[in-house]
Amino acid sequence: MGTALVYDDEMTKYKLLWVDPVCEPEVPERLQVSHQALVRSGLAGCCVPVPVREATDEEILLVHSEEYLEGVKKTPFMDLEDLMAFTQQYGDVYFHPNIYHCAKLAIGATLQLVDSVMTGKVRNGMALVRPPGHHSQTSQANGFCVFNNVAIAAQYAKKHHRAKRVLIVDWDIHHGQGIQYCFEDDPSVLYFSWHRYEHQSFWPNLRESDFDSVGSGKGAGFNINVPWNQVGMGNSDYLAVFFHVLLPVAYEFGPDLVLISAGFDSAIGDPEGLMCATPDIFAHLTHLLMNLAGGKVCAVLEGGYNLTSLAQSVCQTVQTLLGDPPPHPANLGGPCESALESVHSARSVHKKYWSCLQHAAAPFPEEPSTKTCRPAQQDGSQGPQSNGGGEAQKEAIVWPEPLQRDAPSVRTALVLPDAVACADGCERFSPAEGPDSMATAGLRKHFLKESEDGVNVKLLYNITALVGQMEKNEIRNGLALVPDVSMATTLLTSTSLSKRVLVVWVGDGLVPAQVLEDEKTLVVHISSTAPHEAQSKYYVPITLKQGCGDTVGLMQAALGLLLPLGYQYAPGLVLLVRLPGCRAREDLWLQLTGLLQGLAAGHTLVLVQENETASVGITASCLLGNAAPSLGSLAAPGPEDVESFERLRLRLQTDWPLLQTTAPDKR
Ligand SMILES: COCC(O)(O)CCCCCNCCCN
Ligand SMILES: [Zn+2]
Repeated sequence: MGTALVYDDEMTKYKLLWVDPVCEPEVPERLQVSHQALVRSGLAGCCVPVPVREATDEEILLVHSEEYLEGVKKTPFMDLEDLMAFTQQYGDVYFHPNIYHCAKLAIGATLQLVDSVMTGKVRNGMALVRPPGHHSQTSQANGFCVFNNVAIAAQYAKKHHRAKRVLIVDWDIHHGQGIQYCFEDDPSVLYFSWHRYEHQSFWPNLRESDFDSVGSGKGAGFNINVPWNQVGMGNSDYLAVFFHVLLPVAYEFGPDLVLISAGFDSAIGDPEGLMCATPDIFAHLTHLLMNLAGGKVCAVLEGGYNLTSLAQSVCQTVQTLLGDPPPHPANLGGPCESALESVHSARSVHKKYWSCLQHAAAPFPEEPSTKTCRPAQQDGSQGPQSNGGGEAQKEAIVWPEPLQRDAPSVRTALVLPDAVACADGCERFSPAEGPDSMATAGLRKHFLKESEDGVNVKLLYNITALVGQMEKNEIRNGLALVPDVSMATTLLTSTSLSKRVLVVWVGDGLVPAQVLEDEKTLVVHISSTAPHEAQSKYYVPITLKQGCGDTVGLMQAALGLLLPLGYQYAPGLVLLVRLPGCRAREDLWLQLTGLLQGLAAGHTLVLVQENETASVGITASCLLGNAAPSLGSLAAPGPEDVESFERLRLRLQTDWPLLQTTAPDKR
């Protein structure tokens, strides 16, 4: 299924008609440069174009009041003086004779996107809209917003598409207080927002934007605020919040639709955000959400005022929604101390609502750290420091153009015993030339007992050739059914040309010593027993008391331990190995297969024992880019598992700082 792109240049036809420095950044060019970038890069041509429409009154009234709507309806007929007077009653927003029309199109575009995704016409999509929405409230416009596009979309999805649980991820750098107010007591909508806060000194300066606003009544726990109390936050800070706050809760919530309030003022270069995260981070944030809700993800543009990073970030987002391989994660360090405080605070206040956080460290009194985050500037220069007035330094902030993300001509190749049928959409891998005598001798000498017949030599040669083509980016990913996954793993790690190979070893069974000793591998071993004492930085045993059949434990271990390790390690190749007798549930296995494709530019090879032919079709489907089926809402992970995860985190986080969830001096 495809990716929808909803856009109409009619929404560029309103602008600020008077002098108001606050509203200056919200210009029509924001939409033009975003759409132009998608067209020029060829991404727009890969999307399914979906027309906009005007929202109906009924749809607007899902969130807004009659008197507010009646007031806005009058604005097309107002002269400049009346428009300015009308605007005066609201904050940080402006009206224009055509803004009501555009605001109805912005909602309509969003609802067209929701229809396309919820009816299965497309898998996911993006709506490029203005005016944005997340600040507007029942009876007022605010922060460049007239109607709350995303809040209306959530209500609409519940009403017209029987959505039971909607996740809203608001990565705009401002707090979408309008959305928070709308769903304050509603447990069917989980609202997550990070936002520049600086201890309430940043706009909109609301006490209720802090981490302790968790929702009220039945909605308690369903509002998650992560305040950024310093500027200069970077890629590691953003990923740490996804791994340790948003994703564990999102998977426990189990949404059937994900709406992204996709504001890109959280990207480097933005005059409002003053953050340092680079545009490619949005490829990873998008990817990490794409296996929720069976892949039903709708991204809706909110803010973003640096026309260069806005356009780049929009392209990174759409390219990921299209299924293109993600970029290699930039050199990720650990989150800065202030970010860790925010992560810790959010986890602490939510531990009583979400079982995945129940063992999160206890709340600590909020004494803000004074250390400033080191900026993620590429040249190591000081990042932008807000000097009180929120003014960035005068000289231009520069960052590298995001790297090309070339999709190999072959997406998924399968190495299968001849008797096993190839899954549709995939290619059975059988290189033209077989192993030459040298290769055969080598394989025989190291990997095969003399008795082995020729079939295995060819098969082993094929998987090394497949990995070779993956590492040359001629093939993106693959699945191999092999007689012995241990021997295959040993062979592949020893012949791989990658500098780093992540081996995800799932099931009870020893990891071959040669793999453990290979200095270019990181082995994450998920099993019911911790088989090896030799625990080094590069061998991470994750034990699940109930074994890999424990879907909750395995999922939470993947989110809070495996993914941070993988992103920090930044491998060139990922081997996902399913050991014989591994009882990981099929849908969980697909979640792993889907999520791990965010690493190594999607070069994932799944190794399965050859008698397990049942999983070939669904694993291949996931490798082809189809979203893993939703796990539904998750139950509580076993307390002893969470304790062992925490112990492991404490032991490893010095070597792997992306594992941290608490500021150093708070442990
Ligand atoms: C959904 O709207 C997108 C947005 O969140 O980016 C809007 C930001 C409004 C920023 C207003 N600045 C006021 C500064 C007052 N000293
Ligand atoms: Zn914003």
